[in-house]
Amino acid sequence: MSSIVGFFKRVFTALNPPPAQPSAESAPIKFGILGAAAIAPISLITPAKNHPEVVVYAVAARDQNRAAAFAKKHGIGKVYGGPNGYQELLDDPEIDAIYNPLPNGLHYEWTMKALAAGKHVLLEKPSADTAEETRQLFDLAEKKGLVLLEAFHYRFHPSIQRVKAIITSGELGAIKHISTTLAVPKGAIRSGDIRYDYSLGGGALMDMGCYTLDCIRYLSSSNPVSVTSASHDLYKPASAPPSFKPDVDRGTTATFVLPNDATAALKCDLSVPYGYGIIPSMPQVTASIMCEGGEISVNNFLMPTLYHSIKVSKKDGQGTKTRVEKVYTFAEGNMEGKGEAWWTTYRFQLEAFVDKVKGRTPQTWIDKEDSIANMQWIEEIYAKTGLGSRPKSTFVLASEAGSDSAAPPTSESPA
Ligand SMILES: NC(=O)C1=CN([C@@H]2O[C@H](COP(=O)(O)OP(=O)(O)OC[C@H]3O[C@@H](n4cnc5c(N)ncnc54)[C@H](OP(=O)(O)O)[C@@H]3O)[C@@H](O)[C@H]2O)C=CC1
Ligand SMILES: O=C1OC[C@@H](O)[C@H](O)[C@H]1O
Repeated sequence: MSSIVGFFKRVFTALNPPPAQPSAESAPIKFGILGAAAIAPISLITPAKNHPEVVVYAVAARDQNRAAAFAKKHGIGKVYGGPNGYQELLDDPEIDAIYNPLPNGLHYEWTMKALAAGKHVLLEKPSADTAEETRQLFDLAEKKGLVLLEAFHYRFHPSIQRVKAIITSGELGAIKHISTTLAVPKGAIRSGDIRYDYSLGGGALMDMGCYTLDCIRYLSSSNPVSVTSASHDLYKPASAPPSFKPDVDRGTTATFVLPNDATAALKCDLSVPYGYGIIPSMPQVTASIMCEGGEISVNNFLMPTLYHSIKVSKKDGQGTKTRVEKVYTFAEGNMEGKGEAWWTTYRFQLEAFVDKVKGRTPQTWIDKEDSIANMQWIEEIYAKTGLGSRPKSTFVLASEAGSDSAAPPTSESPA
């Protein structure tokens, strides 16, 4: 019973966090959001209400009315709209940091522009379409002394850090195999979504697979040695015309060799078909770590504030002993760090981002080489499946080319 009450309390407070009093000692970091994206309220706007050093100051959308409606709904004071709205927001001298939740294929262009405008950037995952672009982003951030963070929010939560701590403690011995899955049933993602658009950096591996890969790399504290196999199912909408040419993965699986003869496997799917054509599957958000002396099964590593479980099965002389841990705060996991049980992964992430911008040491961080490596291995998997990397951006930053340039904007993309 207490766990049901705890669930409702956590979810209610996460959605309605106690408003923070603005800090008297530290000026707020003023954020501007590029695009009226679906994820922005949960990932930034709500967590920001509870952070004493954050103000969501402005939003830009390609359409003025859409931008205004989003700003009104979320109490954002400043609105930029129309074909130049994104750039006008970047040019606003009041803004310190940009949240970039644009489609993956636009991450590179608009993060380069944001950094060029002197703003720190909280960048949605995956960083870009290619590892080379990711390197360029972090190089520019470094050159300009700005903070750039790829928003792998789950890594900031104490639950996944506790899993890693169990592994690195050696309690279960060396890792033998890690397997991660992130899959949602058909219908969870509507047709026409950016995730199904190759030109916008779509695909299951880019969207959900980037987490499953990142989780393998994070928990093993290593990069794969090689991709041993990879396969995909192509996305095809139910109403596709005969001329439709599938070009994005609806689902991808891959296996790897890790250092020290360990192995790994990932599975991601944006639209798991119904069983027997009628039974929707449950969302799968799991990680399992098999070690020499036992196993850890993690349920819901991605949104652990809702609920999660960390089942640890340890072999001993008599058999196997099992315990289940739930770790909503760092204190519960015997770790150091700020936060409340209702803090979402995004609230923990925002704490770290602000600490970094303010020159403090964040509880955890994801650095340049980490983000580049994740993108590199996404490309390796795509190469193995035969689909190939998502298209490299055509944008070139002014300082490299004389003036900012890109392919001519379409009616659908901002100028
Ligand atoms: N951290 C997390 O938990 C999550 C992260 N994400 C990531 O966030 C990003 C956005 O995802 P999500 O919020 O679901 O996506 P949405 O489609 O809701 O938002 C994307 C935004 O991009 C803008 N945009 C600019 N150009 C285009 C274009 N040509 N086509 C479509 N949209 C365009 C739109 O802004 P405008 O308002 O100007 O029209 C739109 O609001 C992705 O990178 C995704 O991987 C997504 C979900 C969860
Ligand atoms: O980042 C994300 O997290 C949750 C998923 O359902 C979503 O597709 C993805 O973009």
